[in-house]
Amino acid sequence: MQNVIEANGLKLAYPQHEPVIKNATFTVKSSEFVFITGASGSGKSTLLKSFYGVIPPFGGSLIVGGVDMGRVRSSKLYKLRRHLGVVFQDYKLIKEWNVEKNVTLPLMIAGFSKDVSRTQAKKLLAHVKLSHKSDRYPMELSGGEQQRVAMARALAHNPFLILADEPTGNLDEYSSQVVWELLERANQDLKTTVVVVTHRIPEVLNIPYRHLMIENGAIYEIH
Ligand SMILES: Nc1ncnc2c1ncn2[C@@H]1O[C@H](COP(=O)(O)OP(=O)(O)OP(=O)(O)O)[C@@H](O)[C@H]1O
Repeated sequence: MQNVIEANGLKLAYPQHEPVIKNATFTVKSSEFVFITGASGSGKSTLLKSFYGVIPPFGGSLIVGGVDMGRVRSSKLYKLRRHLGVVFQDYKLIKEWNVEKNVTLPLMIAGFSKDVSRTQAKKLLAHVKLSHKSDRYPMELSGGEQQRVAMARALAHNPFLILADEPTGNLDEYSSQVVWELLERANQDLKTTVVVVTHRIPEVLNIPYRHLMIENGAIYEIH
């Protein structure tokens, strides 16, 4: 199985601060579903951000989808990001755009034609059961509905890797379950690699997964 993420002695730090991740060595293989847990402030979000190139390695090496994140040029990083799906706790929808545009535009940016993008966006909005709200703006939706739009946006271009930062942190039980089911289905049906950082692994998960934990700047395999 191919490695989707390869970290070797990875160190991550914010300028003028002690490293948050001091020495992380691990791999994530294609089609795996991986949870990364750790205490508040342990570096979960920092580590996830390094996977999509917001925080470059301060030491060691990090390779994501074959791209060396320590040496990557912005054009190549931009290209890599077009093949990732990223989900945040606070949804990060564009509030000036309606639901359909929030899902369609990233597809167009990823290089799909307008027609293909609109068809795919409609299909994904039906998949997350929000076709009837495609004209609404994010502020007119509940938190759970906004996260389902964010999931449609993250899944629509069939990314090889989904990165989720506490994706159900703000959601009730029903919406959380929908989000976990969507991530499970992407992983099981499409063989998409999924990496989720969270305080707590959900009890509702029905698939095998790996559990990594950050402690004192290092990363440990729990199972
Ligand atoms: N922009 C920044 N500049 C300096 N330090 C930062 C910055 N962002 C985060 N940190 C620090 O890095 C450490 C790790 O933060 P991070 O957000 O990765 O932790 P986390 O495990 O995701 O926490 P939580 O579970 O509370 O969200 C914390 O000590 C935090 O204060």
